Amino acid sequence: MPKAVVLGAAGGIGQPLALLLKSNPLVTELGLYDIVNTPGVAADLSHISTPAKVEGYLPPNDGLKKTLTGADIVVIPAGVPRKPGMTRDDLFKINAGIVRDLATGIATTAPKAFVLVISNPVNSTVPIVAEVFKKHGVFDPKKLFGVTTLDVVRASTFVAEVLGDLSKAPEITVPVVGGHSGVTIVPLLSKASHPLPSSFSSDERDKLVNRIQFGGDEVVKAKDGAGSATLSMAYAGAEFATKVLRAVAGEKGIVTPSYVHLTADPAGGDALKKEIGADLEFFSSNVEIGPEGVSKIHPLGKITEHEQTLIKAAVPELVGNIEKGVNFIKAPKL
Ligand SMILES: NC(=O)c1ccc[n+]([C@@H]2O[C@H](COP(=O)([O-])OP(=O)(O)OC[C@H]3O[C@@H](n4cnc5c(N)ncnc54)[C@H](O)[C@@H]3O)[C@@H](O)[C@H]2O)c1
Ligand SMILES: O=C(O)C[C@H](O)C(=O)O
Repeated sequence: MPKAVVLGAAGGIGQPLALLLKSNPLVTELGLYDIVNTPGVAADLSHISTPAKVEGYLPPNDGLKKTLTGADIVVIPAGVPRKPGMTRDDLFKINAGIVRDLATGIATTAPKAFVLVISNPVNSTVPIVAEVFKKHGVFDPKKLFGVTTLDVVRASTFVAEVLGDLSKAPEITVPVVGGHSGVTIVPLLSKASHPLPSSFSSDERDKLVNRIQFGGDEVVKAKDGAGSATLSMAYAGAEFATKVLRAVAGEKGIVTPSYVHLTADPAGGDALKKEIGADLEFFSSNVEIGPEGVSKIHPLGKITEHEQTLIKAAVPELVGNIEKGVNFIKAPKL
């Protein structure tokens, strides 16, 4: 205990994420699953002198089931990444089915595991996992997380750049709320641990917000057809997984943004819905994580008028993204 599993473990995110999890002394078993190459990745990682026992499986001979047996935490970076000119929603066609099938495997083999969804479009793939779990009668909203940590990591880095001191990046925190795509990514700069320079103009602020919202595009463009963020995502995914592992180990007070089902903490979820003025099923906000999963959804608290405008712009897109994911399972088109 605990066993961590990566589904999509041979991919651009999966491999470095598996490496970081293998390096984490909190992990005692590491299960790797992909449709290609996992035996090689597992053999390679298994020579690293850390405690985790590593196994890699492919689909034949019940590979998914074998990987998931006994899993405590399952991270899903399986699926196709964007190419220049694509939105994350353009990935839905392929990734929705991949996530549905993997979620079915988790629901039947490791229904009590924490599930951390990286596959895009996160705003829709997380609802897909929830609906699959509901269908199997095993949905626990406290244990399902959309990983939005890369937005938080980017916000810390970009704010450190603005402050002219990258050495501050690790200690800077910026709550990033909403969802994980374009305008649904809402950085609450007024609540950052480190205030922006007083000389910062509203124009400069808008540029910074835009850079956080569209940071993914920067990487997609630079990779020029070879995919999207993988290394920074692996770092962010490992950061989030480590927080979950620490919470499971009994550490208190772990709070970080994540895209969750708002019934994970019904009172907190209702308060948040009032603040955003919309009856959304999912939203990313700061959540406190305990040994059983989400123990509290934090309200946004006092935010600026500008941040309220950003939230207003995020809501309609989130509504559509959530509905699309839910309907994919509840009302599939024949
Ligand atoms: N949440 C975020 O912040 C964030 C950040 C970066 C990327 N992503 C998303 O993560 C996903 C993966 O990105 P990547 O760059 O690693 O892509 P990749 O193509 O390099 O790797 C994806 C892996 O998934 C595997 N795969 C495909 N179908 C599978 C299935 N049915 N079962 C198991 N594995 C399967 C592939 O074989 C491949 O190894 C993409 O959807 C991307 O958009 C999300
Ligand atoms: O931009 C992407 O498509 C990948 C990821 O969601 C990111 O934010 O980097």
